[in-house]
Amino acid sequence: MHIAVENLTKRFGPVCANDRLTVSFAAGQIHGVLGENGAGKSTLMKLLSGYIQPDEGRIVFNDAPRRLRGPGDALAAGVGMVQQEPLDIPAFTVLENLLCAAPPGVFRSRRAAQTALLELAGRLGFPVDPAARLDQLTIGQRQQVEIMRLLLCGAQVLILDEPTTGITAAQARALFAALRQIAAEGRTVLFVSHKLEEVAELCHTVTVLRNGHVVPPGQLPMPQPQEYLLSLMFGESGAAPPIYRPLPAIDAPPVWELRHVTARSGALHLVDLNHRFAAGRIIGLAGLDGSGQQVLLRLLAGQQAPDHGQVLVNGRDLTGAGSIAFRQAGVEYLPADRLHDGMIGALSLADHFALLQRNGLLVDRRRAEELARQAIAEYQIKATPVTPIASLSGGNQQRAMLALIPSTARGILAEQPTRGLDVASARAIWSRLQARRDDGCCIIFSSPDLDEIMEYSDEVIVCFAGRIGPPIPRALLSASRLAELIGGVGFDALVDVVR
Ligand SMILES: Nc1ncnc2c1ncn2[C@@H]1O[C@H](COP(=O)(O)OP(=O)(O)OP(=O)(O)O)[C@@H](O)[C@H]1O
Repeated sequence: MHIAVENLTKRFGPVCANDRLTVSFAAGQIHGVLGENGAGKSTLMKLLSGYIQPDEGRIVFNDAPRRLRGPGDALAAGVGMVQQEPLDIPAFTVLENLLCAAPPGVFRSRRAAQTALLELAGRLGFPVDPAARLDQLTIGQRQQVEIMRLLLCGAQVLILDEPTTGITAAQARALFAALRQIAAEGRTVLFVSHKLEEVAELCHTVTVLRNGHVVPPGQLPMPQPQEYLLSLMFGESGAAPPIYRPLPAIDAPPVWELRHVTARSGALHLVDLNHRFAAGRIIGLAGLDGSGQQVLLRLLAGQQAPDHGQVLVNGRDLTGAGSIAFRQAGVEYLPADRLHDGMIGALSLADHFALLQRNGLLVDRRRAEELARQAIAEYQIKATPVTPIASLSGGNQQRAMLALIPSTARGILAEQPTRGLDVASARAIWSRLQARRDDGCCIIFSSPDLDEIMEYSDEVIVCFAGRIGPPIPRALLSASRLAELIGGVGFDALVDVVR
């Protein structure tokens, strides 16, 4: 199906998220949609899939203008959007979810649905068990189920918004192979990303959005030079790499100290951890998902008490004292899931500053708004003090979360600090974190992205199967050696060296 928009405009208050967009997407191809955080990509996709309605302009499917009143309308017209958080029922099985979501008449019987599902899964290379409960599947497997559900419900156009966030590299490869197959069968795929490499690998065309406009107007065939696409996404200056700053020498006691700490999380068992985390350092935790880095961060945030041993913060024993005591001692935690665990989506930045006030029951609203205004200017957040956090783009939410960290913080624990952010936003976040480091903070972060670990860490700690390696100065580590270590190659020898 050919899909196009003409002069499509969507405003949110003063923000024009899509400004008279005109672009079309041909059938049988994978179309990349690139743009920095806040460029307007998700807005366009929500308009095309009926989740929101335009203020002006029109949407055209196969040369016929369509008014979409909701996602059901869009799917009936042949357009389905794969949500980052699939809209499924976790307690139901894969097959039950398919049957619940299918419009009446799509499947003659349960058996017909199962046969269609298995046949499609075979074609796309997705291993699926129709009887598995959704809540027992990984995010990547749920995404596969969601794609198949949309296709079986008749989607001729499949929209994916940042689909590789949160899935493994193997699942991303399987996804790409399936998308190629879907396009080869004549369907249209819209692939939204801010990762250039993904678009270069997968897409036949690319449309770049910047500040709600298509730049240059219309689509570009792929491949295109990377530097050219970066300049389209960010303007001429946005893609400049960060300036390297030498480490300050800080003579201070460790921010955290673990003494003979033992802790459990599910099948993972961390035994006899003895580590000191110095002030004025950025320490990257590298490891395959679930290798112990999350448990270590929780221990250091006071969110999990050790089974044995002691956790000291700035020399004080806070073992088992709980996360509020850790915060009072200057420890801040930035969770990967900003909206579930970090901030309250319905509240604004000013509301968050109001919540942080510690003057008893009285809230100084004017002061909170003033602080929010300062933070917006200093952290270049695209929002007003009263914009709900949930409506900010990912990069702006992350900047807001950083802005809320008090200047008195001594240790910052950041879980995947640039998850879902484009290059320019990621660099902005890192320059802020580096400034905190230069002020004497200890920053410990986890990331599945080895390039990020290599680029920003002063020291790297490798986690492997619940074992936490010694800190390795970044300068002594190569990318290939790090990749080996996270797979366990040479890990024992590394641990033995420091014994
Ligand atoms: N519901 C909303 N209310 C208010 N503003 C919104 C809303 N949705 C989007 N915006 C604003 O519209 C602009 C475009 O946002 P959009 O989410 O489309 O960008 P994006 O390119 O998808 O960004 P990201 O890569 O971070 O997802 C941003 O400034 C955003 O803050």
